[in-house]
Amino acid sequence: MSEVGVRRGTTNLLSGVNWSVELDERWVILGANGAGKTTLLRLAAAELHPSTGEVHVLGERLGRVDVFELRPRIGFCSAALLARVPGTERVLDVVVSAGYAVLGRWREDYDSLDTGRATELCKALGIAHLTDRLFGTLSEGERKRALIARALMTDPELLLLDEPAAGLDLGGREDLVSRLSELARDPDAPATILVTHHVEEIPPGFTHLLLLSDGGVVAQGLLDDVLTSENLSTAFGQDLELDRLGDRYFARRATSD
Ligand SMILES: Nc1ncnc2c1ncn2[C@@H]1O[C@H](COP(=O)(O)OP(=O)(O)OP(=O)(O)O)[C@@H](O)[C@H]1O
Repeated sequence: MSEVGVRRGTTNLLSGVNWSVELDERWVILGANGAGKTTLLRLAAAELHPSTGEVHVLGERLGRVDVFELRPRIGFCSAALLARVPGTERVLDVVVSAGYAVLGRWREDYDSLDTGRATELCKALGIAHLTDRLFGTLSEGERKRALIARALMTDPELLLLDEPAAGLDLGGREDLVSRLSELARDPDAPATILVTHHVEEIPPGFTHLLLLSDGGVVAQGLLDDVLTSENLSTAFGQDLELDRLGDRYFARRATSD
């Protein structure tokens, strides 16, 4: 992204964003509510065009590429997609149908190669025992993992995850964090961008961080360099303290004593 801005009416959702992601990088985007995280991710998903500046995704410039050819190369997992999956569909069908870019049309005869790949992905995400269940009967955490398996089904070059741990309980969050950590450390995994609200949800193995505030970049670069109390305090507009325990992070409001 080069000098990217997104404007709606008189509001700047994003402005002056310069950012690039390499194929072997795993990025976390952090920022307060309304900072512009989802807007940034939708640009990367080729769902939105910038009002100003240039966005290149997988070597193609938005505005000059047929987005319908570009989107199958991108795995996108968001609450909006979750809401669109019919609860009456079998979990394996939800995953396997990604290869056909359909939702709610499961009557195709999937070939056994596709079914095999979907089964492998469900295994990797810890939902192999749920493949015959109806999507609507899964817990929130299981649904999230099924959607990540679906996003990986087409072997995308770019994986975008918008707040995958939102709404999960502690066990569900920890399980998801460790699955995403395994994915991050897999050299064959696609370039990955994860939006989250909480530093506790950063999976070990993620390499870079972009901090957003009010539609602008506060700081970006290697996770270890950028994730500091000072940068977090600037991004969230309050005095925050950051701790690191092993390869996990924790943040809280700074106390005076
Ligand atoms: N069509 C629109 N017109 C005006 N403002 C908009 C429009 N769409 C989004 N916004 C505003 O742009 C800002 C950024 O939205 P965005 O969803 O990208 O934030 P976010 O960082 O993902 O927030 P959250 O953490 O709450 O999900 C918000 O203040 C939102 O209200």
